[in-house]
Amino acid sequence: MTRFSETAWQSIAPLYGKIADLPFNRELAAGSLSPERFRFYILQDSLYLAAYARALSLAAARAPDGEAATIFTRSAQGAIEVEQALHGGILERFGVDRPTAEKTEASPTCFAYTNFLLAAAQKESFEVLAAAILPCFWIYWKIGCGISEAARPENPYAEWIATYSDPAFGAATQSVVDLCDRAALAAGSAERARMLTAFIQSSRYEWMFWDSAYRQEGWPV
Ligand SMILES: Cc1ncc(CO)c(N)n1
Repeated sequence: MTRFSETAWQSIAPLYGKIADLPFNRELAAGSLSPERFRFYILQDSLYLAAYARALSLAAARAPDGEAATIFTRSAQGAIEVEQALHGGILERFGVDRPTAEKTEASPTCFAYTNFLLAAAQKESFEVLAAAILPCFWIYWKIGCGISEAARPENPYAEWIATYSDPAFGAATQSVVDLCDRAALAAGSAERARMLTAFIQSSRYEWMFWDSAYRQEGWPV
C-alpha cells in the first residue's frame, strides 16, 4: 500500500507550489518583505503557536503508545520554546513591546486555523489529529529549506529562516511523517480518508496564514 505521507503530499503538491510562490514567502526569501508585514505575521504566529502547543499536548495525551506520546510532548515543548525565544527576541527587534503583543487579537484566519486544530484535538480520532498536525511541520520544513537555499546571509529574517531549516526541525518533521504513516497503516480506508481530508484542510490554512499576514487581515466588522 502507498504510504499515507506519499498520497498526502501528492494531493497537496499544487497547493504547496502556491504556498512557495506566495508574495510573503518570495519577499521573505529576497529579504524585501516589509517589516510591518513580518511583524503582523510574528504577532499572529505567537497566538498560533500557543494554541498549537495545546493541540500537540492533547495529541500527546491521546497517543496510543509511548513513542507517539514522546514525539508530541517534545513538539509541544518545542512550539512553546519557539514562541518564547524566537518571538520574544524578534518582536522586540521589530519594535513590538509586550503590552502591544498581549493586546493583539487573532485574525480571522489565525482564529479559524487554531480552532480547527483544537477542535480536531477534542473530537477527532488520534489518527486524524496527527494528520491535521502534519502540515504544520512538513510545510514549514519544506518552505524553511527552500527559503534558506535562496536567502543571503544578511537577510533580515535570517533567524526565522534558520529556525525552520534547522536539521533538528527536519528530524522532528520526519518523526511526525513516520508516525502518521504508522497510524494510517493500522487505520481502515474510511479513517485514512478522514486523515487525508484533515491534512488537506490544514495545508489550506497554511496558505491562508501567510496570505492573511501579507494582507494584514483584520475583522471586517
Ligand atoms: C501557521 C504556522 N504553521 C506552522 C508553524 C510551524 O511550527 C508555525 N510556526 N506557524
